Amino acid sequence: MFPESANGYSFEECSATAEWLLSQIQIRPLVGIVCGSGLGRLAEMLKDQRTFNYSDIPNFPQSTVHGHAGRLVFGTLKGKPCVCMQGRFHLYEGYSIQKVTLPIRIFKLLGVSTVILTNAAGGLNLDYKVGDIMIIKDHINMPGFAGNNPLNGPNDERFGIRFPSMSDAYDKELLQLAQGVGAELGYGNFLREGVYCVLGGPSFETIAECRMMTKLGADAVGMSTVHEVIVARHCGMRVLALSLITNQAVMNYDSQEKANHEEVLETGQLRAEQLERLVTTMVTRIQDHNSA
Ligand SMILES: O=P(O)(O)O[C@H]1O[C@H](CO)[C@@H](O)[C@H]1O
Ligand SMILES: Nc1nc2[nH]cnc2c(=O)[nH]1
Repeated sequence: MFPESANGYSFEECSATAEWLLSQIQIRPLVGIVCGSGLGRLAEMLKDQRTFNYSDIPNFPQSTVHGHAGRLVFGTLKGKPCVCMQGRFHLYEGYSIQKVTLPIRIFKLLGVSTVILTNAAGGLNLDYKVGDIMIIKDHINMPGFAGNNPLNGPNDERFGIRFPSMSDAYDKELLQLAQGVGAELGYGNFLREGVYCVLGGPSFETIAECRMMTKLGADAVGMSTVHEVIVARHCGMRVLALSLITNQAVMNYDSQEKANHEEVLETGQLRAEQLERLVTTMVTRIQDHNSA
């Protein structure tokens, strides 16, 4: 039904990739960061970098989307050891959902306890403006409704339990920290908190679909992040997720606007610096936890 949906990666395969990486580096990352479309500059903030092209990492998929460089970057942010995915994987690239989320399990096996995910998203909430940063407080998993969940298949208890809760997917302490840091940085008038709805893509949504998602309670829409959140929570890592609102979803039949990837990348560049500052300040303030 879905690409390779029965074929998850075994614990041993994930461990082999993690051990290969650990044998190449001195650093032991505590924070894992995923850069969304056009937000890859975040990785450049890391000091004492050690970078791997995805093509050189055993078992790793390749980035195929413009704005996702395809590099895994290790380094420190104000002394805190981090690993950063400069480019993520999406269902529409043709990867199975298990392959899309493989790096999150690798993060766990590298020793990461907190994951910060970023994405570019379309604004559904009519109060949102292009350039707003939305702290994700909850999600609606549309592919999950259709049975495409990254935890499908046999469950390996070494990662986590068969039926993990998702009512606590987004860590409240991290969310409050992000609000506090945002206020300190003077982001009050463009920092939001809301619900992210994931769709499979790659086509952008119709007007009727946008209206439907608004009625369901979604504030922003995208094609990523949620699968990664589910896998991160399954294996006990804490999650903070941020959406950069790169475009307004088209909600009106009179509108001449059309969603497009170029606009997504351009807005990414405009707000990249603020997003970087928010994430880097957060990282320096995060208290280490071994599990959620
Ligand atoms: O979610 P990220 O990876 O930021 O990318 C977003 O931007 C792309 C569309 O422009 C889609 O891939 C959507 O999910
Ligand atoms: N599905 C979807 N993904 C996006 N990523 C950035 N903008 C959008 C959007 O409008 N819709």
